[in-house]
Amino acid sequence: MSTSLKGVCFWSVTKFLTRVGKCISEPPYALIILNQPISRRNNVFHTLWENANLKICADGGGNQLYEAFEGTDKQQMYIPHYIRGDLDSLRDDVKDFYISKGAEVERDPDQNSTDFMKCIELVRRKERESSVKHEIVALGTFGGRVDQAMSNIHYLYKLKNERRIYLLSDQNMTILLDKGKHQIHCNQAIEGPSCGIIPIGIERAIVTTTGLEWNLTNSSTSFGEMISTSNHLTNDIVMIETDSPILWTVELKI
Ligand SMILES: Nc1ncnc2c1ncn2[C@@H]1O[C@H](COP(=O)(O)OP(=O)(O)OP(=O)(O)O)[C@@H](O)[C@H]1O
Ligand SMILES: Cc1ncc(C[n+]2csc(CCO)c2C)c(N)n1
Repeated sequence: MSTSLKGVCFWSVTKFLTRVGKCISEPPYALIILNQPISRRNNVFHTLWENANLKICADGGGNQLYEAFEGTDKQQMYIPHYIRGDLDSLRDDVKDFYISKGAEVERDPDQNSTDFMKCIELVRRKERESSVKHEIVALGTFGGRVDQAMSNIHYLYKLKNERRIYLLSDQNMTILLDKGKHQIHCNQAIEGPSCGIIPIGIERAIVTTTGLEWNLTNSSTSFGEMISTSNHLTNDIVMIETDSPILWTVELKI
């Protein structure tokens, strides 16, 4: 599943933000827009949108897309392939607008899964039809509600053996690094300086890093003991070795 060579997993969290045109050497990705405001400052939205193979709004994410470009020509440009969820948040006028422009709106009333998960299930379904495997970039993953933010992180763990999921928020990209060795290519023009290694969802991790201002060397990290936040990138290549899954989160200058 991972891009790996000799047991090292290679990552670039900003590859989505810097792509020019279709990049056939990279796996295709599905863009899932969650129910959080799409920043007007976020000038990478167009790049993310243009290069996504599949564009899906999670329920109220449809309202966010609509409102972000309301009153502009761009509203007509950004029509998702699907809006999916229990549809308790999607406005009727927004639903009608996107249906009239060709989007498919799917209601799934299940109250044991979030709208984000319902969208991931849709990606799985589309893959069964096309046999194309997607990475997932989720937009609007942190902000406002802590339960929702934790739920979004939970899916990184739930799907860690299935596919790569990148959680993008206004000022951060967050990924899950599974146990093992990771080489993270950082583009310091748009990434950093702040970053963090968060041992969430596990008892503790033993971590060794290079490329950071405060490197860890066989350091034990756990909540209540030590977690590495407000760390800084010092190199375009960050190496992280961990014996348990951890979150890597890095600030974006976008
Ligand atoms: N404040 C938030 N922070 C992070 N993610 C969010 C937030 N609000 C919504 N989301 C994400 O957007 C998706 C769609 O949001 P929406 O509000 O439509 O969801 P929902 O599942 O109906 O939520 P709920 O019923 O808990 O209010 C959610 O599944 C979640 O992944
Ligand atoms: C143990 C447990 N906790 C919370 C919910 C509620 N819930 C989880 S996802 C979801 C859908 C949101 O659109 C709702 C209502 C549940 N079902 N089971």
